Amino acid sequence: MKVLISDNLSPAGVKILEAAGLEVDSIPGLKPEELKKIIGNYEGLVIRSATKVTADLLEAAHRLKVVGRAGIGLDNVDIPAASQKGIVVMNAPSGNATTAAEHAIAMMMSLSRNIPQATASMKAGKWEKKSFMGRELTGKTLGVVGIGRIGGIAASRAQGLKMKTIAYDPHMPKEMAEKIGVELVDLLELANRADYITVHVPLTKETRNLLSTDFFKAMKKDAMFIDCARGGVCDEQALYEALVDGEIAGAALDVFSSEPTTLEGCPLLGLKNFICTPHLGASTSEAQENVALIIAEQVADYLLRGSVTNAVNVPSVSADVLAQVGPYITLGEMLGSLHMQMAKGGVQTINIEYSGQLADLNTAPVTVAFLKGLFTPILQDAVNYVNAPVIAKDRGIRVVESKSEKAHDFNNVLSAKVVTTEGENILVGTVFGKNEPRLVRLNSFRLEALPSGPMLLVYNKDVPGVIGALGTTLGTAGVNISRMTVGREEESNQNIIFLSTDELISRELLAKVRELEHIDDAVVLELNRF
Ligand SMILES: NC(=O)c1ccc[n+]([C@@H]2O[C@H](COP(=O)([O-])OP(=O)(O)OC[C@H]3O[C@@H](n4cnc5c(N)ncnc54)[C@H](O)[C@@H]3O)[C@@H](O)[C@H]2O)c1
Ligand SMILES: O=C(O)CC[C@@H](O)C(=O)O
Repeated sequence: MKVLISDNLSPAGVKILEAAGLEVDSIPGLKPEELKKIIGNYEGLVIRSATKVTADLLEAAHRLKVVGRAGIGLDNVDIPAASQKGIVVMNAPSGNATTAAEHAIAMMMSLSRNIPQATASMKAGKWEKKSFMGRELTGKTLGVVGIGRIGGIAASRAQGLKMKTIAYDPHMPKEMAEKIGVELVDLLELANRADYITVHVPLTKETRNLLSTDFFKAMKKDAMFIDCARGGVCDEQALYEALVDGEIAGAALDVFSSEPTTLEGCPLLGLKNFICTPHLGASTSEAQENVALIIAEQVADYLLRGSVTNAVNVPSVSADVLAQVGPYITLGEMLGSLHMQMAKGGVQTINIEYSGQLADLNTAPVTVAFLKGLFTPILQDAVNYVNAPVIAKDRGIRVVESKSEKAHDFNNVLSAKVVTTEGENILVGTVFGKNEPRLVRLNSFRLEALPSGPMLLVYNKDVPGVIGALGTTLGTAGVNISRMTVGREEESNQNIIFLSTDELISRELLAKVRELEHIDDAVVLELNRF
């Protein structure tokens, strides 16, 4: 079998693939049309971030069985298109965490002591001792936005430098943060208190432009901002204005909303108090060797033995089990994702009950799929069908499964009660026919909905005119509604409405919907398409 490596991969990975008996071609830097011409010859494709695995490329990939990403980010892979063609997509989410955290610390030190600016000045023949007065890190406060794997390592390194550490991460339980010596605070408090702020969240619909004008205005005037996570999390225009207006003292970015970028595309590059690197967060020989080894072993294992590790689109179960519980895996993932997008607070306990015919099946993969669905909206590519239970455990989440033969109104029922720091949420689903997942109960609302694609969930009073007002508001903004399901709670005169929309509703439009009469709340959802 043949594997194509189309980006720069550490030679350690090539050796593993060859030693496993695979034929390897390493051709980094191919143009999309060149890649399309040859992709049909390969069973495996190993990439980093440069190769774009589009639906168009996959059309020509007749023999392709697996795409392996050496690293975390899968923004360059069309995962639904790969799933449709039965191509497994896998990544290596933990291999470069230490290196990425060290990069954030390097940025913090460089900013503090003006190292890039002083280097440039000396190379230009100057000796400007007075211009580059720095400041110590000892005793200062580092604010970490997103205290996951990389944020946690960055915090521990900062503690080693005698800094205080605080963090904002609404999905991380307080006790977990306290265990690593980090105080959890809200975003505005973090902005108010921190002398340095480092960002380690993935790009999601919640984190896009999370750090914008209000945040920078709330920062101390002598504070510095560092983002080595994902382009788009920080609003670059707002950061530019904050640096020019003196709202903050300095900033460092490793990641940009459009990459590669230049001064023309990103005016930040022209500012003296701004330093940057071209997405080098994972670029150490150690991290590249780590991710290359991990992905090479995973790809070889799958091609030669059929075993799946760290796959984001295929559960790690045998074909027999998959044939039996496949539709429930889809249902479980859908319910998990729905919970995380609609409920507030850190998850503490999950009780999953399987009833009816479902109780006789091997439901362990369905629970894993629920957890993967739960974490994907907040962790994106860092969660997969293998590590989802480990992430739950690491976050102190109790997962309890139970089975019961009686399923009342349906042949099979998956019922999940999720307890969070702010309340609880009950989601009940079933599968109609062979493969038609449905949400049939959401807390006290009974309904029959297919949560799929971009959606709007509305909580409203059950009075005339609400649906008309909603339709007009969305229609005026050019948003088409393709499907609508209403759930009713008669005693309280409350409704919920699930609207499927052709595109994801913007924050501005969501705000307008929330202001409509008789609407109590509204939430934008983004689910896998079924
Ligand atoms: N610059 C680079 O080269 C480079 C290298 C590796 C990773 N990364 C990126 O770094 C980011 C973090 O990676 P990781 O491995 O630490 O991920 P992780 O999944 O371990 O941690 C992410 C954390 O962000 C938190 N989070 C999610 N939504 C949030 C929100 N709205 N507000 C606050 N916190 C939120 C999660 O709860 C989680 O704790 C990812 O985007 C990853 O792709 C960049
Ligand atoms: O340089 C790379 O491979 C990107 C690193 C990082 O952003 C990742 O997604 O793992």
